Amino acid sequence: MKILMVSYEVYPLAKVGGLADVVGSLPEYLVKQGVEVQIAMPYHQIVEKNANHIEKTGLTVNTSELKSNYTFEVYKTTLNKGNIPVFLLKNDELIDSDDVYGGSDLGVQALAFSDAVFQLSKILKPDIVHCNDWQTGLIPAFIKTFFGDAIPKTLITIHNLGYQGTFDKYYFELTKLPGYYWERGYLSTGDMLNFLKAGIVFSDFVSTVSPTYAEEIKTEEYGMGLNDLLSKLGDRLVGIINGIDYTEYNPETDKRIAATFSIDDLSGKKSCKLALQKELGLPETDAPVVGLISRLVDQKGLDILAEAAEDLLAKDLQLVILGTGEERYENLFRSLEEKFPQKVSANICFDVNLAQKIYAGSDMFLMPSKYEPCGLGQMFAMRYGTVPVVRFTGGLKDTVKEFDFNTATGNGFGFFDYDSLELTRAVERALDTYHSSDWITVVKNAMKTDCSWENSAGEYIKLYKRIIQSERRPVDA
Ligand SMILES: Nc1ncnc2c1ncn2[C@@H]1O[C@H](COP(=O)(O)OP(=O)(O)O[C@H]2O[C@H](CO)[C@@H](O)[C@H](O)[C@H]2O)[C@@H](O)[C@H]1O
Repeated sequence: MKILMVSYEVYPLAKVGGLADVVGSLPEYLVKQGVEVQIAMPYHQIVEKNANHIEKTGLTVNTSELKSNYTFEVYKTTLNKGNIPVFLLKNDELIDSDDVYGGSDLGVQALAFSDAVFQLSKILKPDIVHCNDWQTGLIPAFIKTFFGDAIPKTLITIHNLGYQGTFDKYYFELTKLPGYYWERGYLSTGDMLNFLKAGIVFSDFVSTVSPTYAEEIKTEEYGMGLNDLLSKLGDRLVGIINGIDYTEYNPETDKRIAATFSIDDLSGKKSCKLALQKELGLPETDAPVVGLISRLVDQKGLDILAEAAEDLLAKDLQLVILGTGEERYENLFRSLEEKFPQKVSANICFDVNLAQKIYAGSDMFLMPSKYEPCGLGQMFAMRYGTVPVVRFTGGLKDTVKEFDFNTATGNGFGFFDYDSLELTRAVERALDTYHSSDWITVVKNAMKTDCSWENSAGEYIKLYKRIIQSERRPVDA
């Protein structure tokens, strides 16, 4: 079985958020279970800094399904683990920024990249083209419309329905796709071209990154306008929980943290905490350190955290933030640090090494998300014995269970209603437990939670087999 996986982000070559982690780690586990995987991504400028080696393949592909012709040179690198080939599609005129999503015309860039991947798929001949997120949404439309006979099947994975890639109708008119697609609403919402909708309508199967989110997105509350379309997919919509790379993220061997530790000997975790407090200029006390690492956007529940902040900071705890994003949230955390310098460390930057130190050195990890397709932060945290405090939504609901001191079960704390008071109460329950003899049990339960890719890679393989065996899905909006 041969899979061509397509993504705008692949860790460690280019990372903005969790999409990179998934596409950078899942392939290795698929390969281990016998699948042949190739990856295609744009040749972002940042890739040059992060790749060990890049070679020319001598191949070029031209966009033949757009009215303008763009040429992409195909370069190749490999993901270290699993020796997985990554095809880098290079066009400096279109991919003209250091920032993954900073191109001067992201709409044309994504259209042309999608067409180029379509051309590449004719050469590579995979069984399935596995698309990820809106930037790849036009690929299934190109494949179904223009490929002809031996066409690969298609799967699109939705990592976040909040980003659909909507552009003026003008962008549709740049393609050679038939005009009736527009009339029938196959790839538009209102009068806008919607890349993700195109991906959903034209793919043979659709998946998302947790079973709970797969259910939630069929509702008006979470469906972001696509709930009816998603509901109609029936069993062609599947939720598979993400995993994390247990080799790279291993507290027993991690060289990025102050001291290694294990479930049987947690003394190194204490050293990690002290080193973190020292590095960030926080008092090196026993007060629980609460970490938050996130893109600073509405999705992440930062408005209820803002409401709860003063109440929380009246308690004996330290808050360590790492993130970048919307200015109002960056400023919120900067001003909290100014007001509570002994309690808050606001790190408004992108720093994967500091992230690692926070996952290892914190006692608790906060994710009060408004919605969360899967969430990886809580998984990294648990792997490093840091207890998650979350809103039970999407993948957070699937991975974190409230600690019950009667049965000594549960790996974290959480709340259901999106409400600052509920958030405060969940943190209070975590703090009470922190000061009790039960804490060590919660920490160990968190560390025992299996968030590895082994199971989920198996789920993807089952899905790939189903896709190959199934009838091609008729286009239906
Ligand atoms: N300032 C910073 N410095 C260093 N590292 C930072 C950082 N800010 C964030 N990160 C890292 O970025 C990743 C974030 O991943 P998440 O899955 O938690 O959220 P994201 O919303 O990006 O992903 C979307 O896609 C993923 C993958 O499917 C889903 O899990 C998720 O629910 C969905 O919203 C983590 O590895 C985190 O450590």
